[in-house]
Amino acid sequence: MVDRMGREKACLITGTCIEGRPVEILIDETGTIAAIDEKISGSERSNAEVIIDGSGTLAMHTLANTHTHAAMSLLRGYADDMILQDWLGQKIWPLEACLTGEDVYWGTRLACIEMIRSGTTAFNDMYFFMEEAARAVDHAGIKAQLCYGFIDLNDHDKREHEIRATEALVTSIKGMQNPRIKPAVGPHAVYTVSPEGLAWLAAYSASEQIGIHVHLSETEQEVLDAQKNSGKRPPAILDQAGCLTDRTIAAHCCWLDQADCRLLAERGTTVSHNPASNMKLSVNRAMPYPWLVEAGVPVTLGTDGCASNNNLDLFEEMKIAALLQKFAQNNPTCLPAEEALSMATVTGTRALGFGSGLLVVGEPADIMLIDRMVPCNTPLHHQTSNMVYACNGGAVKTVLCNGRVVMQDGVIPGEEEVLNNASRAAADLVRRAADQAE
Ligand SMILES: C[C@H]1O[C@@H](n2cnc3c(N)ncnc32)[C@H](O)[C@@H]1O
Ligand SMILES: [Zn+2]
Repeated sequence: MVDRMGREKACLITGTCIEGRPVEILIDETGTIAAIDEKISGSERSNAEVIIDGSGTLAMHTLANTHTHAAMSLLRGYADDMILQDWLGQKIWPLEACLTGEDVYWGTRLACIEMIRSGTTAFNDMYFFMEEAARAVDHAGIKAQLCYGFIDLNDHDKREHEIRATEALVTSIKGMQNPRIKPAVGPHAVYTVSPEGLAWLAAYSASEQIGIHVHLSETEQEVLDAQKNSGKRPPAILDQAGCLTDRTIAAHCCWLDQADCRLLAERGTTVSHNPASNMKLSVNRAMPYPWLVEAGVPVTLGTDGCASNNNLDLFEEMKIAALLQKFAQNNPTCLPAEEALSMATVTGTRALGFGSGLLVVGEPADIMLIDRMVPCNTPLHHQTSNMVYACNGGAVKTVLCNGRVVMQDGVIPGEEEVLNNASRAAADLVRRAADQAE
């Protein structure tokens, strides 16, 4: 199947700026950056059928969100101010038991709009009815690695069901042949997936050569329970099953010790730091960023779902990550702005396999144009500082994904329809769950 959008047109961005240098950016019809120059030559610019006026903007590579549950946008504000186990067990899982594929479609469309508005064009998603999420990402025009959240609770029949659901999603996404959408497997966590389930997921992901997306060592309880039940810490449980690989992205990782960090480094596993969710759910320990860096683990950024954040703005997440780490380490030099920005661009984009995360010739044109003429960019002593500490996603004006414009001057086509349908789906979902509870 051809990408729904069909053939793209060559495109020229004029009047923008990269790191203080006035530039024009030429994008070819495959969506690749063909040239970046102060002035693109006449013969080259005549190829461009679409001209985007970037005057008054700063051009940057877009951001990558390496851990979320996109359709949980429908649960935004549904259950706040609770501890993780109660939040999941009493509020989130009962509501999710009433989810439909249509809910996931509109919830994921809503999440994509929120991500595009705040400069994110690639994300790593774990949820249910993921064929519908894939359709939503296809329609939104951005990129994602999608997995089914595998939860077998040590039950043989549940495991068989989860295996079939995982295989069905992978087959369906492969059948779409859309280079913007990749399948992965999604063991929810060591406390929800049996060793047999983990081993099956490891073997299947190796044979399909696809990613593994997992929650890891989020709470102290998770570590204590793992040690009590199996005598092992959560990373060792994943490793024994074969789930720690260089295709693995492990979210949270708050309660890792130094040996855990070295194990992740040896296996080439990437970590997704989710500081807003961790603080909101009070997991009571900041991810040990200095140990991970020292061990050589790639660290990226994720928002987690909208029920624990409660938005998908990675600009905010960069700031929260930098602030949390400084505070936790009692060291203002920890996680400087440049590192926060690289986590959200270079390291995150690479971990998802969508390019180098750099705005350079030969790379996919995943570009955001940020408003220069706004208070958060005035003055602009150090652009990276403004991006991480002063701006939020509201400063993003225009977004391109693979050279295709997905938002121009703050306008996303079809947004109103998505907001209306998502509002309706969220209200219906809560009503169904209330009926069920009676
Ligand atoms: C894929 C599954 O993960 C759940 N989920 C959402 N946020 C978290 C979190 N912070 N920790 C563990 N599980 C979570 C979703 O609610 C869904 O049940
Ligand atoms: Zn999560």
